[in-house]
Amino acid sequence: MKEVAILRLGHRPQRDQRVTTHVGLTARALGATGMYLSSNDTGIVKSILDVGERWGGKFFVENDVGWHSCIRRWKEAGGTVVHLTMFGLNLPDVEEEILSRDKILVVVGAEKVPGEVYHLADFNVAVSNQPHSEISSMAIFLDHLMGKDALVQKFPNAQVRVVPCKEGKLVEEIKPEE
Ligand SMILES: C[S@@+](CC[C@H](N)C(=O)[O-])C[C@H]1O[C@@H](n2cnc3c(N)ncnc32)[C@H](O)[C@@H]1O
Repeated sequence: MKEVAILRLGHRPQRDQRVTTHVGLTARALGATGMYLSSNDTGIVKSILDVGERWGGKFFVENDVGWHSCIRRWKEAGGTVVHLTMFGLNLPDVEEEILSRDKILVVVGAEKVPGEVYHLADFNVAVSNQPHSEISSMAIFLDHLMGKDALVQKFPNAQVRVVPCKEGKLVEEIKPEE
């Protein structure tokens, strides 16, 4: 699978807790390796890492990251930076080129994204040129990028797992030696 991480810009601890938590949880579920948070909110880090502890995998959350240096370091390491914005090129028009890249940093905003991000990004990509949200745009983008692999990935060292059911709910505990 591709190496994909998320850079979450502009998180406001008083307003965006739920949305940012869902950005992280969605990214984890759809195959990203981790999330860089460009604000200081240890509560977000804890709640996402708690999910990982119970449901497995190695998703990381880095708190209070400088977005500028995060983007610079990613590019220096040979990665591609994709900024999701309704003002960008529409996904169907650029996805073929992006799909050829193996290491991608997906940048999503909250309120207004600094203008410099548009220049630093390798691609400014719209998931339709209509306004919606960071969770929906990131989810659709990751689905296009990862395909079905993301939906059937393994989450090692989980304490619990869902047993898929046609009806009802079943969650089973996993013994450590399994
Ligand atoms: C509530 S929107 C903020 C929109 C704001 N007007 C702006 O200037 O970016 C929060 C984030 O959702 C994402 N987003 C919203 N609609 C999008 C779209 N159609 N395509 C891609 N990303 C989108 C962007 O990452 C954006 O920063």
